[in-house]
Amino acid sequence: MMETKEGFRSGFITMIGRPNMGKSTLINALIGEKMVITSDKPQTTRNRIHCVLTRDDAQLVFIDTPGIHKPHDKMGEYLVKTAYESLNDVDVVLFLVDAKYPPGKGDQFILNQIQGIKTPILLVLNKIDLITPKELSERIKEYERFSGFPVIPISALKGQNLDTLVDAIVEYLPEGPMYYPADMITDQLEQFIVAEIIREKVLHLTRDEVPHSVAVEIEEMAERSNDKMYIRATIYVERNSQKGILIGKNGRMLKKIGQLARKDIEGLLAVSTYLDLWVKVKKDWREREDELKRLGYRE
Ligand SMILES: Nc1nc2c(ncn2[C@@H]2O[C@H](COP(=O)(O)OP(=O)(O)OP(=O)(O)O)[C@@H](O)[C@H]2O)c(=O)[nH]1
Repeated sequence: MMETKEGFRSGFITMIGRPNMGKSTLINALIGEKMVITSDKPQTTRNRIHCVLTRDDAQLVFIDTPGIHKPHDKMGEYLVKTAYESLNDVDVVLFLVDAKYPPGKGDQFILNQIQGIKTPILLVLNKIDLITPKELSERIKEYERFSGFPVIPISALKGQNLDTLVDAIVEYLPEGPMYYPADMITDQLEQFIVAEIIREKVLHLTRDEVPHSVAVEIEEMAERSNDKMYIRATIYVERNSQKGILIGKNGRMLKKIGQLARKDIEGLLAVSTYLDLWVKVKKDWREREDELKRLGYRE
């Protein structure tokens, strides 16, 4: 049952911005637990994840959208479409930009796309830890002039000024019920998070040859005797050469991926885990509608 308290505010918030602006880092910082996968390679975020932040006076439900960019393939088109569609259904939009740089073409592209949107938009100037106070005051003015939106400077990585950001968001939220239990931080299935952890390790450990062609599917996840979790997962790549890279010499790369992923998974599930990883080639899966659907990238 949803609870409603006098004066309580609640709503949905989504973030937009060029890839790598720090959306996932910000969500993690707000929620205080590692639930969204981050990496230094663009377009890590594929699925929409609700993360929930509950205070005494408000509940904020964050939807993590894929980065807005120019699509290169079917997968890309889907990502962009999802990103813009979500803006009409939320209460507040956060437009993330990088404080290191003045407004650029990419930001202008996004600004053009969101012209018709009625949802209140806050411009979040992220990564302020990388610039001086003097540069910061200059940036704030530049971005105010550029967008006309309220500008809120933060560092997602260092946790700077996050309270101010949350306060600003709450001001725009309507009165509403508690959508989720106060102790809940994500509505995603554990399986999905486990798959994302594995994918994150692949992204971290391999170089440019592999990242955009990787999908992870959890085939089986079950608690077996002696409090041990058994997880069997398949990593899909598009080419044989990529399979070779992922497996590595004498299986070393796959072993490394498994070791790192298992550590994080055990941290998440708090149970000792046996992780059984497989690599399979699925030619050009990103161009195939049926595969995108099956792997959860289409509704
Ligand atoms: N110095 C600094 N680095 C940051 C900050 N926020 C994020 N980063 C770094 O920027 C990179 C990208 O961060 P992500 O959170 O993965 O970015 P994202 O916007 O979710 O990326 P996509 O999934 O591509 O949309 C990572 O290397 C982060 O550590 C910040 O406040 N300061």
